This record gives sequence, C-alpha cells and structure tokens, in this order.
Amino acid sequence: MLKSKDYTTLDFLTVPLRIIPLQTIYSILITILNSLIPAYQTLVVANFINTATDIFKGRVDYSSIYLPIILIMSYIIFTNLIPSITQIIETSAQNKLNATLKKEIALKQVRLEYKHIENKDTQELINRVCSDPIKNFMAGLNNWFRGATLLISSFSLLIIVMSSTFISGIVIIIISVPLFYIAMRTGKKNYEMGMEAKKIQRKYNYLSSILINRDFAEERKLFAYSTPLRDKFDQLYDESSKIENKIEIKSYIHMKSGSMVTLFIVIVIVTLLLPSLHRGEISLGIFIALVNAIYGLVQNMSWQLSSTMYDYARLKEYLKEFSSFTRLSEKKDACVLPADMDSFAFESLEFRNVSFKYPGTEHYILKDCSFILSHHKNYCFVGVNGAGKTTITKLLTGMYDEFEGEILINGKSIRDFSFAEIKGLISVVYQDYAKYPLTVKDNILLGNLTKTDEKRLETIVSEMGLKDVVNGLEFGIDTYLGKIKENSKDLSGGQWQRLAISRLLYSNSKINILDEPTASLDPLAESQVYELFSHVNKDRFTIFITHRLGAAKMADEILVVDEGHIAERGSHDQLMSLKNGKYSKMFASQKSWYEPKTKSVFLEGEG
Ligand SMILES: Nc1ncnc2c1ncn2[C@@H]1O[C@H](COP(=O)(O)OP(=O)(O)OP(=O)(O)O)[C@@H](O)[C@H]1O
Repeated sequence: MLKSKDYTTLDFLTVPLRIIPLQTIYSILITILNSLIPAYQTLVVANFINTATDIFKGRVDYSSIYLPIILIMSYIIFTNLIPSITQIIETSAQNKLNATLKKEIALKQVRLEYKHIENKDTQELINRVCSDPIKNFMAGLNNWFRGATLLISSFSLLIIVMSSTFISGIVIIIISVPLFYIAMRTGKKNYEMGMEAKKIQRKYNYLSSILINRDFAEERKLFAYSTPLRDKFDQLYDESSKIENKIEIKSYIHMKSGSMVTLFIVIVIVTLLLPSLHRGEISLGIFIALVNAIYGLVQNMSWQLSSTMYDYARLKEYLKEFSSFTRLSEKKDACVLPADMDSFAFESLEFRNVSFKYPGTEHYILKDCSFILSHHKNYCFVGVNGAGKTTITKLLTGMYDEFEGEILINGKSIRDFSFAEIKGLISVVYQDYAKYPLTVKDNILLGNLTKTDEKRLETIVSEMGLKDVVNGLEFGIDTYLGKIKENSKDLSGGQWQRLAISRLLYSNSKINILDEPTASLDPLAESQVYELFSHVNKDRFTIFITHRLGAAKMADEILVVDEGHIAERGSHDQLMSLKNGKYSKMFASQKSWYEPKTKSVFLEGEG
C-alpha cells in the first residue's frame, strides 16, 4: 500500500525492502562485498608479487606461492560468478517490484478524487509519475548501491594507501576535495540541462503523435497541416539535440580532464614513493598495488562520482513528483462496487439553490440552480454549450462534493448517501463513453458486476437492436471488440453507442442519465435512439441531455439550462408558447434539422 508522504531517497531502499526483502538484503550484502574487492585485490596482488619476488630470490620455498594463487583465484571466481547469479536474482526481483509497485500506483489512481483527473496539471503529474515507476525506483536503488560502493571502496583503498605512505593519502585527500566538488556540480548542472531537453522532448513527442496517430488522420489530410507541424517538430528536435550534445561534450571534457588529473596524481605519488621503494621501505608488490589503488581511487572521485550525483539529482526530482502524486486527495469508497439498491423506491430528485465553481477557478458554473424532478416523468435538459448541463450530472454522481446548497434524492441529501449507494442509484452514458476492448457480453456486464443475469442480458441485446449485430459476429456475444485482439471486431459508431446504452440498462440503476451519447449521430437518428431507449426503459427514471431539440420533444418535461440555472421549464408545447422564450427560439433555429429529406441513418443500421 502506497503511503501519502514526502518520499526521500531513503525510500529507494525502504520500498524494495518492503516488497522484496530477501533480494534487497542480498543486493546490500553483495554491494558491500563488491566495494571491498578493490582493497582485497590490492592486497592479494601485493602479496602475490612479494611472494613471487621472494621465491625468485630464493628466500622462500615454491610452495609458498599456493596461498597467494588461491587468494587471487577466489577473487577472480567471485568477480566472474557473482554478477551472473546477481543478474538472475535481480531480474526476478525487479519483476516482482514492478508488478507490486504498478498495482499500488494503479490503486492510488482509481482512488483519486475526480477533480485531479479533470485538472490538466495533476493529470500531467500523474502521467509523468506513473509512466515508468520501476525504472526510477530501480535506478534509485542502484544509485544507493553505487554510492555505497564508491564510499566503501574509496575508504578502504585510502586506508591501505595511508597505512603504507601517510603523506600520499593526505595528497589524495587534498586533491580529491576539489575533484569531488567539481563532480557534484557537473552532475547537478547536467541534470538541469537534461531537464530543459526533456521539456522540449515532451513538446516534440506530442507533435509527433499528431503527425502519426490514427485519431488525427482525417484532419491531417483535410487541413494539410503536416508540413508546418513537421517544421516545428524539426526545430524542437534540433533544440533538444543541441542541449544533449552540449551535455555530452561537457561530460567528455570533464571525463578527459578528470583522467588527466588522475594521471598527474599517479605520477606525483609514484615520484613520492620511488625513494621509499629504492630504500627498501616498501616492497615491489606493495608499490605496484598502491599505484593501482591510487589510480582507482582518483578515478572514483572524478568520474563515477559525477554520474552518481547526476542520477541523484534526477531521482530526487522524480521523488518530489512521486510525493505530490501520493499526497493527492482520494475519494472515500472510490473502489467499492455499486451498492445493491433494488429495494430503493426512487421518488424525487431535487437541486436546492446549488452553486458550484470548479476547484481552482473563480467563476460560478452553477448559480442558485434549483429544480425538482419526480419519478413518474422523464426529463430532458437542454441549453447552449457551456451552460452547465454536464456539471449538473457531475455533482449528482458525486464526482465533486464542494458545492453550495443541497442535492436531495427522496428528500435526503446526497452527502448522506455513501458513494457506493450513489453508484448503485445513478448511471450515466456520457458523450465520450468508453469502448472496452472486451467481448460484447463483458462490455454489457460491466454495468453490474455484482450479478450475472443471462436472460436479462439477452433481453437487453434484443431490445437495443443488437441481436442481428451479435448473430453476425464470429463468436456471437463472446466476440472480442475493438482493434487490439486477434479475431476482434470493431463496431460502427452507432453500434458502440447502443452497447454503451445497454450497459446502462443492465446496471439496474434508478436514475439514468444519457448525456449526449448520440452526439455523433445526425439529429433525426439521435431522436430515434432516444425513442428506442425510452421505449425499452419506460419504467425507469431517465434524464436526457441534448442540444437537439427534436429529441427533447419526447420528454415529459424540458428544462432549459442557461448560465448555470434553470431558465425555463415545461413540456415542449408549454415552452413553445412562451413569448420570446429561449427554448422556442432555439427550436425555431433547429426546426429544419428534423424535416426528413432522406431515410434515417439509424434505420439503415449505422453503417
Ligand atoms: N474540470 C473543469 N474545470 C474548470 N472548468 C470546467 C471544467 N469542466 C467544465 N468546465 C467549464 O464549466 C462550464 C460548463 O461546462 P459543462 O460541461 O457543464 O457545460 P455543458 O452545458 O454540458 O456544455 P456542452 O453542451 O458543451 O457539453 C464550461 O464553461 C466549461 O468550460
């Protein structure tokens, strides 16, 4: 379970320790052993050279070489065998960490309050954090190991150097301080430049999606915007490449100057050590091993440290965003299935002086909006774009709680219903309803996951005019839909619409809202879908939302939403009789849409 808190780099260790404890402990132990390898190597090589020298000078017996050889062999076996074993363990650990982390992140996502989904900034944050969490967590864990390896190996080598020639150790420390500082600065600077490049990359990736994606194909052709867009893409690509090249060049210069400094230090220390070697104060073995150790040590300080610092800065930024993501507020009961509301007898729905503005905005979208709807009638909300029709459904379905006034179902405030009860009571088919790449059957069953009723399913398929479509499919109702699976079949727009409406019918909810799910049909075909729906659904309370007034006509009552409140209300005839009424004006302007010139699209079977 993902905690809401400020994540620190320590969490790159604690999260894997929670999810894959054994593998993480193994990795920690291996890291410590690996860090000691350079010091161990230095000592065994020195021991080997000294023993070989003694044998050569006839001071010791040939058999004395066995132990140094065994020690060298043990080091060679360890460094060759352990990486492949570690690789196997790490791959399976990574898979488990990936699966668990993704599950926990997905759970957080579904629990989020709806306002975060609609907000552009939080939506972008969610996309960035959730796109590849494992990559960042693994990099964070490895960065810990790299840092620890660097520290332990440098420290152990330093002890060896200082125990032989104290002064060389001091020289290394003195020279390493500025090297360390430069490495840190380079790491941070590279990171900042990298972020700049990333920003530009996000822009050109978006442009590239417009140039490639199927969704934009028609407009791409129609407006012929590919060429100017490609020019913009090229320009952004060049900008980001320039920054990346700059980073590369800077890193290269840093690496090369680091190598030169390393070489210089080694030469200085060799010069310092030579007199001691000459006087026999240090052995040849120790001398060679020390030169090696010093070289490795300064390399660590100059080059490896800078890339570790670069990753550290990058991963710290990721953690900042990860923390913001985990702290996003959640909706209570977000994951709970809709409650069974079979026994609930719906009587009325009331908005009492409801005012509402979207979080982070100043403008009221609904202002003193009041109306009462009763169960024995069907209603239609109409109004111009942006009048607030969909906002009414969002408040009703509990997507937003921060409204003023009261929303009452059977006289009881919706704040006193649990979210599960609200979900059980109300179903909506939105304009941009989902098209699930599942079977026809599962597309409908999603409407009510608490029980499977085959007979009801069959009735709905037939009543919504989908029987012939289903019979024509290779695997009937069990045929996969969409474009993802092999053997799956894509439906026409009208068929998907009827499937989405079937899902609502299967849900058994008491309040059904159709928020322009038929917007892509022509006005006449839309009226016919609504007629079919109200015929099938005659016993259930339904609210239609539409711009097309020909479809609104068949509702018992029409409510005209204007600037966030109900401006007019009544039957079609009543509203038409109002002098200078908004509805009658709108109807007059749309009248010609409903004068049939050709056969209905819907009756032709939606292509
Ligand atoms: N998440 C949001 N944040 C801020 N403003 C929003 C948000 N969602 C909608 N709005 C604004 O609220 C107003 C009402 O939108 P709403 O979708 O309720 O209108 P509508 O009557 O359903 O319009 P349409 O007929 O175009 O679907 C619009 O001005 C819209 O820009």
